[in-house]
Amino acid sequence: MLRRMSVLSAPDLKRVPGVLGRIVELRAGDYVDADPALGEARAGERRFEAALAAPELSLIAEVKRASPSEGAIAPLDPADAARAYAAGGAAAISVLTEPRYFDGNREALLEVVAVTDLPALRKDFVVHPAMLREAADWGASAALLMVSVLHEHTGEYLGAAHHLGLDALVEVHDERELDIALEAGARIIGVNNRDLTTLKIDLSVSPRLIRRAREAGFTGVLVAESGYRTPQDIAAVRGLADAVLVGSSLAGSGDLSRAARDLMTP
Ligand SMILES: O=P(O)(O)OC[C@@H](O)[C@@H](O)c1c[nH]c2ccccc12
Repeated sequence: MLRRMSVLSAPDLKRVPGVLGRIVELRAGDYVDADPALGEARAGERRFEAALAAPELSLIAEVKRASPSEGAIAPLDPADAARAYAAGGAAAISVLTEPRYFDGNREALLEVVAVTDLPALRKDFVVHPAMLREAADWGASAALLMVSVLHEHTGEYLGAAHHLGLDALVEVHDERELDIALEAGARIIGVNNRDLTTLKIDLSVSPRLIRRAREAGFTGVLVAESGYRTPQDIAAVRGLADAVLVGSSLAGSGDLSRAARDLMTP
């Protein structure tokens, strides 16, 4: 089925505050002339979802060279980083493709997909359907969808991701966003401990929202995201989350494989 999609309008994007708003505005500018047609439906393998469904806590390790909160983190080679994360026991690899604040790009994702069999997540600020089509074309198994950016359009973007055979990590940071993700029919929900408008980390956010999602009857995959530096930090979501998403503390460690293993060892 050939499907076209609506593009987020300027008023939608204006509702995003702080640094996040600035990034989203720049990303929308990059894709303003892109074709919103999704094209033919593709069969999804749900590899990302399956990789996180193991009974033990899974690690999604992130290729992250820079961020707005930390500036330059490490000049990682994406292929080397992905190989090291795989050797360190990661279940999936997250790759930043946002160029200005995260020093990411398309090549980083392509290289990761080329060197490892682990499913890859395109980590970017999705504001246009063409970004999802790219994610699928570049070999990603999943894309990030942020409720703080997509608001009531979350369900439509989720449908577009599934149409393209992609899994979607639907990211939330508070109760209201969680309710939107649940309502939209998300199968994988990520709880970000970082408030992207202030960039502050609060590790109590994930346990709180993960419990709430389970109480609401959510049976899908739950991911705790951001700010995890020690095995003690991880202990707070063991038995609650299905996976943790970790970037900076691994990327800046110097020995990515060992850091991944050490972090996940109780
Ligand atoms: O580097 P950290 O604190 O381990 O966080 C990783 C990941 O959760 C973070 O990069 C992230 C979570 N949600 C995002 C949305 C956009 C960009 C980045 C992110």
